[in-house]
Amino acid sequence: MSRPSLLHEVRDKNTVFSFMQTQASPALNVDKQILLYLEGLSVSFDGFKAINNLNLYIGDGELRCIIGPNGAGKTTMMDIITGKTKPDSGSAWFGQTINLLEMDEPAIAQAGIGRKFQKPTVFEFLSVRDNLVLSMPDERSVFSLLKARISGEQQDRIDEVLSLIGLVEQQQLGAGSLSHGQKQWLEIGMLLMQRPRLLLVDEPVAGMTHQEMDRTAELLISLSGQHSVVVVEHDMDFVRQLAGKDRTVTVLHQGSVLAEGSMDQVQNNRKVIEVYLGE
Ligand SMILES: Nc1ncnc2c1ncn2[C@@H]1O[C@H](COP(=O)(O)OP(=O)(O)OP(=O)(O)O)[C@@H](O)[C@H]1O
Repeated sequence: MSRPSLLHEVRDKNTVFSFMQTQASPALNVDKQILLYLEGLSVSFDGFKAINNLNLYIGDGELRCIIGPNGAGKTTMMDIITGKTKPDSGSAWFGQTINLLEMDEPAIAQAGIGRKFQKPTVFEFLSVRDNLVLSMPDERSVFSLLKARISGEQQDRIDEVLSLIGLVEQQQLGAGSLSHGQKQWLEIGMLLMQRPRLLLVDEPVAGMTHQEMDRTAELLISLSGQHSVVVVEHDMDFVRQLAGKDRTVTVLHQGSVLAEGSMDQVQNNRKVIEVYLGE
């Protein structure tokens, strides 16, 4: 940057310095119907290959289940997609134009990748609705956001998300009073407020009742189409429910894809039975 323009920036108190602005990523391009490309990814921790030449493609609007034994690299893979961990080699693209490996975590979230961790982290002392208000894409502070007027369009989006996550009747309740399953749905709702194109969901049904599991499967299936959803899960009944007959299930083992196919195909795959299902 030339000196006069930097000086101009310094003089103007409202300026956000150009070197502090986040770089806008290019527009998402899914002309080839693929939303996520992971190719030849490897990462080692102290010489141990947690991810080893991993290739994975997620279709636009697809719901994909990822299974695999403990230590297979599922969390590390999510960490790479979201920018928490940088791989030693390989590439990770969001659509055809967005290179995830050149971006930091906030930029990746802003580009449209939302991640739901296993443990729900809702604001327990706020109402369900206010949790969604706070999750609107907005740079204002927590309290100014709660006091601010919310546009009709934003209200509509909150109502739409409340209905998707099945918490319309609970919207004025404190989030702390929700059941474990309801908290998980609220957190998914909080992610949806950002309108992510890709949702990464880590073990969503751990600790849920059967009824809550069924409802969660319905919710995640209803989100696919508009969003791509990648679910990492150990509970095979739940994976079977999500995958149905036609969706693809990916089995990770020692940092690479061991098998990929319908639930029936992977369940009957000899290598999968040996390393995972036969445990
Ligand atoms: N930051 C790290 N430093 C050192 N080793 C790590 C780190 N992160 C992961 N690992 C190791 O990499 C391997 C893959 O771990 P990862 O958590 O990705 O597996 P996972 O498939 O998610 O397992 P689980 O189903 O138990 O959650 C494990 O052996 C783990 O101990």
